[in-house]
Amino acid sequence: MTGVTPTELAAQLKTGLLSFPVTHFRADLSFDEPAYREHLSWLSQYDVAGLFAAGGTGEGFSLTPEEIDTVVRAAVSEVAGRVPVIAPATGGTATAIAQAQAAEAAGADGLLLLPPYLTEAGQRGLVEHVSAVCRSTNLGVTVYSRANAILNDVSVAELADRNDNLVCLKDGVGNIEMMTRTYARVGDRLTYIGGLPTAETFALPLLQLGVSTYSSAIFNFVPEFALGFYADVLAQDRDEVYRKLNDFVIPYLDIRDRTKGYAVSIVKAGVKAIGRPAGPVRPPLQDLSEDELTQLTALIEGLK
Ligand SMILES: O=C([O-])C(=O)C[C@H](O)[C@@H](O)C(=O)[O-]
Repeated sequence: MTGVTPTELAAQLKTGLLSFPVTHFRADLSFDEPAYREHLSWLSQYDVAGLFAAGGTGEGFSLTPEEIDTVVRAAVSEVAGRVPVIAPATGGTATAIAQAQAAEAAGADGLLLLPPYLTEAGQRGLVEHVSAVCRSTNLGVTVYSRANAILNDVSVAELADRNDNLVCLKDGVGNIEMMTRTYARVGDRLTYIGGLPTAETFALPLLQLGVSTYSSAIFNFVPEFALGFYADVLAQDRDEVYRKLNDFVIPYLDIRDRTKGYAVSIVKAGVKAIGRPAGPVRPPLQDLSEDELTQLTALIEGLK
């Protein structure tokens, strides 16, 4: 989408489900751009509000800055303006700023600021880090509160005051008190995105806390189910949501929770299960075992 303003981006992202595509690798773990583009082309028949390239599910943490640039450019070209493309930025402040500037040059419509690497940090330092990245770009920024970069309500409010282009908070924590405090303090100044692993699990309760959309990793391989689930959440159809949680999401979590990092690996297994393989995950992640893949395939078959 050419020339979308941060405010327009925030308004657009809350109109639907958010796609976080996997990143395709060949057997030698190099980026497989034709397969990635084919996946985006297949997903484009489904209605989503935005596409986050090389996010967590897209193994952005395992890509070099040059690879991220290639993935983002491929997404911008393949999506061709149908929905906004959001590019990732991570690492230390200087690295994240370089990625923000590369994202803008690549034609991305927004930025997903992921937690910096390794070190823990206090609220003051996090506010300065996020503000420095926001200042470095004209793009609308979504800050991902998770892991070593969890923002409290006071910090979110300060960030929103200081940075006009900070337009979305993606929550990867699921702390009810903190979300309540944040929405009470900041209200609709920001768009709130649910970003916990397998975000469907939390979608209905988070809706009450102001979180009107979420990033769906399972959209990669069961797009119709993911969109139907989202519609049930918006309609607050509790019976349907719990039926689908019991039939698919909770058994899926049982496989996902067997090994750390499977929240991403299981998505690559899912696309393999439906005959649209995206290749292996890169270390430090590991792929599901054959047995786990068989169980996942049976679960997906059960949706037909
Ligand atoms: O950056 C990412 O890919 C995430 O962590 C979001 C995921 O899509 C998560 O919400 C999920 O697993 O549904």
